[in-house]
Amino acid sequence: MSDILQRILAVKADEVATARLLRSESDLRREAEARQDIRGFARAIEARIEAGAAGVIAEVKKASPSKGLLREKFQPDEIAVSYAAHGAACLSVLTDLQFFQGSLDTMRRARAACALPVLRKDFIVDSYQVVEARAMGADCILLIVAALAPSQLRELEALAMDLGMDVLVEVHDEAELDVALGLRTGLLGINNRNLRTFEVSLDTTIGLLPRIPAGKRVVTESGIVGQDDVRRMREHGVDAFLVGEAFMRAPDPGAELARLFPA
Ligand SMILES: O=C(O)c1ccccc1NCC(=O)[C@H](O)[C@H](O)COP(=O)(O)O
Repeated sequence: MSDILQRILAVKADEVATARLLRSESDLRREAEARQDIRGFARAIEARIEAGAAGVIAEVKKASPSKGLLREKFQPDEIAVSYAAHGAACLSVLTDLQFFQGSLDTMRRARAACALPVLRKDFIVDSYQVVEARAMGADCILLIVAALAPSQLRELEALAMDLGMDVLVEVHDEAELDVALGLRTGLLGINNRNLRTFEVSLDTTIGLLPRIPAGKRVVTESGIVGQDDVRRMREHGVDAFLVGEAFMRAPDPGAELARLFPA
């Protein structure tokens, strides 16, 4: 496991312990189960692809460990509206505070401003965060294979699905892919960023493609910055993308989405 991931996961364990003192998981679960507003995340991606477009998960991310501050004027609601107007299938919202300057309120504001399904992008290590995600409106959660044991992955996936959410499982290499293929979710994220060196290579996605069975939707994550990257991925049959930095650095994030993914 990478150093940055270890540091983030240690913070997450502390955060969950503190959150449990403020509000019990059973209380949160009642709120999560009372919500009737789930938006189909995987379905929205498939709908865009069936229409001949790319399925773009557009990220709302103020800062990152690898790049620092990405966007000074950061208005999650305006960004969400712009993404929705320019053809995003879904949103991904960083809810981590310490490393990405995000929050659950950022997610709430982005979701309330549009009709797109939303991924809670965080480092999930505990059932508390899964229940919290749905209670705060998330339609999908991220599970990172490098962060969890296989039994935890199965338990957290089952909990998310019980609550009506989709699950994006994220891998970086063949060993992680083998674990991910044991899960039920059809959404398979391949992260092109090496968390040890922060180096990004689209060859990570391309190298794993021959090992992906039918029925899994590959989402290529990180390092998509130009039309050439999009073209290269689509030539390899990858139609779903998770993009953050390239959009966050643009004056109008949605207009940049439309430029990278012309209709
Ligand atoms: O973005 C980082 O620096 C980072 C560092 C450590 C763990 C995760 C990190 N990013 C999370 C992501 O997966 C990306 O935000 C997402 O794939 C979008 O990537 P990009 O288009 O390169 O911003």
